[in-house]
Amino acid sequence: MTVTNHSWQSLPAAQQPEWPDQEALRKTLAELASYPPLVFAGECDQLRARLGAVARGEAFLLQGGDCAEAFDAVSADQIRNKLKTLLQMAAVLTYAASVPVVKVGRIAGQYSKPRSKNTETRDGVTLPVYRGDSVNGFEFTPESRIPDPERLKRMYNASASTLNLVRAFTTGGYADLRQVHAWNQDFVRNSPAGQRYEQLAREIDQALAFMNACGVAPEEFKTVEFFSSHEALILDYETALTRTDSRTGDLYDVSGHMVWIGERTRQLDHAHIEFASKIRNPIGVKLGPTTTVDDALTLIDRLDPEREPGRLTFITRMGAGKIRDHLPTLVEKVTASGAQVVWITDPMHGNTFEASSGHKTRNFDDVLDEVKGFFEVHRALGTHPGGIHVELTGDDVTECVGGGDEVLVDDLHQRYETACDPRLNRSQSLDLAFLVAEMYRNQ
Ligand SMILES: O=C[C@H](O)[C@H](O)COP(=O)(O)O
Ligand SMILES: C=C(OP(=O)(O)O)C(=O)O
Repeated sequence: MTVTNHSWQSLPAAQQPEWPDQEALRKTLAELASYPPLVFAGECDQLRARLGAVARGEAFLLQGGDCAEAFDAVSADQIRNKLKTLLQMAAVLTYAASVPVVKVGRIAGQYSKPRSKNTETRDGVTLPVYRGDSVNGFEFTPESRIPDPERLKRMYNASASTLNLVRAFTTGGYADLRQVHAWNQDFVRNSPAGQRYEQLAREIDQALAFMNACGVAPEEFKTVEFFSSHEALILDYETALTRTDSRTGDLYDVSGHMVWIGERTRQLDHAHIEFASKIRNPIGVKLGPTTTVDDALTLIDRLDPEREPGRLTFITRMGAGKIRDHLPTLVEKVTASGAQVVWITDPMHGNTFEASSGHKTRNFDDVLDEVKGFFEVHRALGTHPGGIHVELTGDDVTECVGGGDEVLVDDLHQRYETACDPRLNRSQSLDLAFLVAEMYRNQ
């Protein structure tokens, strides 16, 4: 049953598309509101419970995936590679840091992008900026850049087919922990991260063989609990996908298990926070370097009035040069307030720069340094570094510089495929997982 979550509509909403055909939009939203949910409310509750364990310091959150999913990239290979990378990272973290890992993809709904500018200029031609496949086309033509509500239905369908395959992989045997070697087959020979992973996979194998010999073969190894998440940016879409849970009468945004509010739309008295305050999904909020203690405490009052561990995740994205200065006071005051939020670090969004080649990129060393800063701050305060949030792909792209299998500025043009921000490739993602596992162990 669809129920209104419309209170946000009287408030300013940043970053919303200017749909030229309002009647077409109305029809599309009515149609979307009649579609089946993409996730079940009970699964959102399950994720909230898992995040509750993270908030209490008993588990670690791995959240990652594309900056912007694209309709023409919804293929078995692309989805499998991304999932495989996340599963490998989770295996590294679980085994090397001995911590349960909650796995959440930026997947099956991450089609909408907030932008710094409304327009883009190339060779003297200025057009509306690309806002994600849910809104307009990436192609730099006037026609393609017109917002088209039909795209919201394509987003729903692309999310549904992605989630379907993810569910098949995670429950149908592919994600069985006994497949740790198979996830590496196409990768191990020529990559330092792959070789390091293979060594760890052998150790996991031995541990499993030992448990088997002892007569313990837990069912849990056969399937993987994996959740979806995306930025709740286009509020008309998220509202059309908001439903009343028949079990409890509560509202859930059933477009994904977890949704987050971005740095550009987290104004306290604006529409996105109002929307998020009405739904029961676990909610993330990005916190950039300008976040004040008052902002953080008011966000908690608005989004987590019951102080429920797992309801609210603060995703800090300060930048490597700023995290050590800005994060301590926030964590200290929030902790002192008695709230039990999940703290995770997004080491990507504060570390973007334009390379001499003209590509928007990030340096692996900066990414790593922000994660290090995050761990240092939490260690000093005795609080829990709850997880990482990264933009990554399972493909061997060349979008971020650095890493063990080093990508140089001169390599960026080779496979620069992102529709928006630069992602870690598979080798860089695995490098990061090993380094984070080390930091966690030393914590
Ligand atoms: O992914 C995040 C934002 O959408 C992105 O950083 C904005 O990029 P822009 O500054 O090119 O608009
Ligand atoms: C837009 C994003 O990040 P932020 O809101 O932190 O800029 C994002 O994660 O896609």
